[in-house]
Amino acid sequence: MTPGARIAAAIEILDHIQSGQPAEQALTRWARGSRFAGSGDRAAIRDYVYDALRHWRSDACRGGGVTGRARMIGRLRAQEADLAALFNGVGHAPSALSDAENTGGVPEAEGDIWDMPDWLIAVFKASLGAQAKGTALALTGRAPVTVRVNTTKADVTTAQAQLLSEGVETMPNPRADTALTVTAGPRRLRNAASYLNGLVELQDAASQAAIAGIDGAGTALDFCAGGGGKALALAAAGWHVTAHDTDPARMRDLPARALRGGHHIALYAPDDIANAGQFDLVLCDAPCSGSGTWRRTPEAKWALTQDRLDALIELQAQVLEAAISHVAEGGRLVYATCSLLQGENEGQVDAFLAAHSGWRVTQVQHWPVDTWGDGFFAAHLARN
Ligand SMILES: C[S@@+](CC[C@H](N)C(=O)[O-])C[C@H]1O[C@@H](n2cnc3c(N)ncnc32)[C@H](O)[C@@H]1O
Repeated sequence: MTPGARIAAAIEILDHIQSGQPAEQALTRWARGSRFAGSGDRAAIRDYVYDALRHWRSDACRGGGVTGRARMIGRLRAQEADLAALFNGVGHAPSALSDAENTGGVPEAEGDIWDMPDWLIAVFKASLGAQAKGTALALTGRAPVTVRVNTTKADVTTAQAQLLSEGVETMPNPRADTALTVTAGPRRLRNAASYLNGLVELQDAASQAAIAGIDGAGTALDFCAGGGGKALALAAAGWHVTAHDTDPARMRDLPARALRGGHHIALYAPDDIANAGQFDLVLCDAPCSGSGTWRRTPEAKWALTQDRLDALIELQAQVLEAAISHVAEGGRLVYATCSLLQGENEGQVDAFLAAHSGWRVTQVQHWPVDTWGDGFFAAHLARN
């Protein structure tokens, strides 16, 4: 596809998203109906669409409207691309810009500049103080691709060399000893032997750091295991891991991932968890706004409402309440979220402590949204 044809495709997909279709569905439908597009075309179009979702408000200002065409004009204007060369009507390229489109606008309102729903700005300011604006702007960038080296299989240097031999270039990530940031060839990763044989797993560096911050070893219950990223990291760190999720379907990939990694992880369904007993460590990687990961899931930023946030905070409290009965005498409860919001993090911990007099906080850590990783929060709680 020509550069202009790729832009025309992104415009079409953004129009579907604007009319309410989820981004992944819009991308998949477009790809199914466009067999002529190669993998490079699809990747470039996906990048345009996700960059536009991250800049949903500011691009609309720069492009002078909310259509896919206006958003792409705004996107390319932000990138200082040669609009006249791309919008020329030749072949499948979009038609030339009108006079009004040639003028465009600039983001002026705070929500337009921050690329954030208006209601959320106050929540961000209350949660992040002087870091609020910088964090909002950081969330408009692309997230790094990071792998966790399974050090039960090989050390980090060996893994890095093997990845390189398979066309995946990496550099050490200072956030965690096991983390490598992919600097070239990320699309080769899924078919690389080092990934298929469990030497590396895709996992953000902050998640790795949160697991590395849990010292010791023993029995662990990953109470909100989902796809099992944290469960696998705990197992690789020497914990004997049991995984549970209220939605067992979310754990469907976990047995295959554990097999690849050479770990044994027991799975518990919700109706069975009462029989699981107690553990030295219970990890609650709770359902949350995901605000620390909005570079990867920008639609979630626009979909969050105050009501949904309140409901999540209520759910987190319920999850903690259900999890504590599984903490053994002298054991630890680690509450974690990939959120940046105070109400989901310290606010939740404070509410827990107010309701449970026998507990204390032994450790609290925040990880920022930056070039090394996503935003993340972890609090360690112990019985008095
Ligand atoms: C942040 S995700 C977990 C991600 C996972 N730990 C990982 O590292 O890949 C939160 C998970 O909590 C689960 N969940 C929601 N409500 C729950 C509850 N009441 N009890 C246990 N798990 C719950 C969700 O199904 C979801 O899979």
